[in-house]
Amino acid sequence: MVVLEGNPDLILQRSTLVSSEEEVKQAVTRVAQEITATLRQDQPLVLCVMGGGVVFTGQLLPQLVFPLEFGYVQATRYHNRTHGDAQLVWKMKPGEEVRGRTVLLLDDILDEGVTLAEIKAQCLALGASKVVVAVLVEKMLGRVKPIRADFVGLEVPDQYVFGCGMDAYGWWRNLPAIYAMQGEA
Ligand SMILES: O=P(O)(O)OC[C@H]1O[C@H](OP(=O)(O)OP(=O)(O)O)[C@H](O)[C@@H]1O
Ligand SMILES: Nc1nc2[nH]cnc2c(=O)[nH]1
Repeated sequence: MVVLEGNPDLILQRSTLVSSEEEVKQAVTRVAQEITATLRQDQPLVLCVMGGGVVFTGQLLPQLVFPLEFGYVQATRYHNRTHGDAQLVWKMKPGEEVRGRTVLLLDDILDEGVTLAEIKAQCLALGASKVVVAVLVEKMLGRVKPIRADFVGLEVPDQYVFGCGMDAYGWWRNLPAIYAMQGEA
């Protein structure tokens, strides 16, 4: 078996394109328009879910044409691997600043939904008045998830995807398009 983990060039060679840079750009612009139409009066607190959410957030924020405040949370359960642990590990929890606010969570991917469900629950437990979720991609699993996204850029197949903030064994978050790793679901 070929070990891809420490070999970013081989990872890319053995992957297939899922969404081009142009498709990603168009999806982000559409999501920005949808969010603007929905939240323009809310003065939301926008929280990027680091680290995967960083590219989506960077592309989206300048296209949101209403007043907002910005911060971030950080939690991981995949640890640069292709399957997640049951338990989420927090690196930066939401704080008191969410109380009474409309919170907009921005993340790269809604897969099984464990991560965003827990972050949303934390925000609500801290007194957020509303929590709205936007993701660059949602993975089509064909089963019920513990959370639904309010805004979705693109749907991706049930394969391990990377690029646009999403990693492949820690590599390639910087790619402007989205790829699927061969042989990894
Ligand atoms: O819907 P789920 O199955 O819970 O998976 C989605 C989460 O997985 C990734 O985070 P990861 O744990 O890889 O941390 P990262 O943001 O540092 O990449 C991604 O950024 C999402 O937050
Ligand atoms: N990079 C990446 N992170 C994920 N987190 C949950 N699913 C995925 C995935 O398919 N790719």
